[in-house]
Amino acid sequence: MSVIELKNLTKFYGSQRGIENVSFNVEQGEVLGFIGPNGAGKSTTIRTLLALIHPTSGSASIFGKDCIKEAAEIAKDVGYLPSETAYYDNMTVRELVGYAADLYGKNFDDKIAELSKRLNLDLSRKIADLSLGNKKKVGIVCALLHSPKLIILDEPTSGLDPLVQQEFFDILKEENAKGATIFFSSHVLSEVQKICDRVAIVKDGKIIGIKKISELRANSHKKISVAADVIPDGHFDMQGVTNYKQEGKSATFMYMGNVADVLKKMSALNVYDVFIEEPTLEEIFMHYYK
Ligand SMILES: Nc1ncnc2c1ncn2[C@@H]1O[C@H](COP(=O)(O)OP(=O)(O)OP(=O)(O)O)[C@@H](O)[C@H]1O
Repeated sequence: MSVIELKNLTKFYGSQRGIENVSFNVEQGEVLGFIGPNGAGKSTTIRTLLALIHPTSGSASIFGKDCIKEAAEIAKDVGYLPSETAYYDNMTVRELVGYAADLYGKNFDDKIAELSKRLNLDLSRKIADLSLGNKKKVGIVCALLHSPKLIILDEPTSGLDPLVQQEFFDILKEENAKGATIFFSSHVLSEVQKICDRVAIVKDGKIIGIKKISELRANSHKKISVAADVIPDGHFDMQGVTNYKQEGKSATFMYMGNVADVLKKMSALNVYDVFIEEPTLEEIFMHYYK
């Protein structure tokens, strides 16, 4: 079952393109990464889904309900972290997260205590005195405190140091294991690959690919670096070789095909160093961004 469904969702800010004909689904229980460079349309998509802005055309639903007409109903079961947060500066963290909890009319003190401890967030500090990263943690606690069925996060990791980021991903994995569906945007592919089942790639307001991480890996190229006494011109001219670069005694290239074939080519040389690596998602998707 799909938790989120977007059908030709389009948003123009006057004549400025936000997103155009964006269509995809987020399935129950999955973690979907929404990847794209700055200005691609990630925040516009998310803000339209949450009815913070209205689409120019197209439609979207969450839990089978219309995102605009039934926004208030949907919001009860959604946790949202905006990319930029603005809070009441004079409040303490405890007051602010308490205020967020009150909106749901329930007591979430235990969950607040647990999340703030794990994220190393001091509840007694004033919002005005917090660093960017600590403000992000406040946003994370507000988004997760009511254990929502759907978690929507817009650039959640920017500003978090690596240790906190790891803890945050562990928390997300636990929420996911308990049944939460997660949809989050990032422009850093290497972050997303640690946690997502699938990734949707957005560029210039349009979806240009949606793939399973496992599929990407299975079909992906190898990244090969080889150093040899002499590499004759054209030696690696063979099917499956792309992005070939040679500098003196070293060559690097991407290869998709039978590894034995390329090893045969190498064995004809006097090789003294070789690396065969799995490319990062950045490298796999490089051609999408060109
Ligand atoms: N309020 C606005 N008025 C006019 N244009 C806007 C507005 N908000 C966004 N845009 C434009 O819509 C396009 C998509 O922007 P959006 O913020 O959705 O991208 P993004 O992928 O979230 O990027 P970033 O990572 O930089 O936040 C951009 O060209 C942006 O300039």
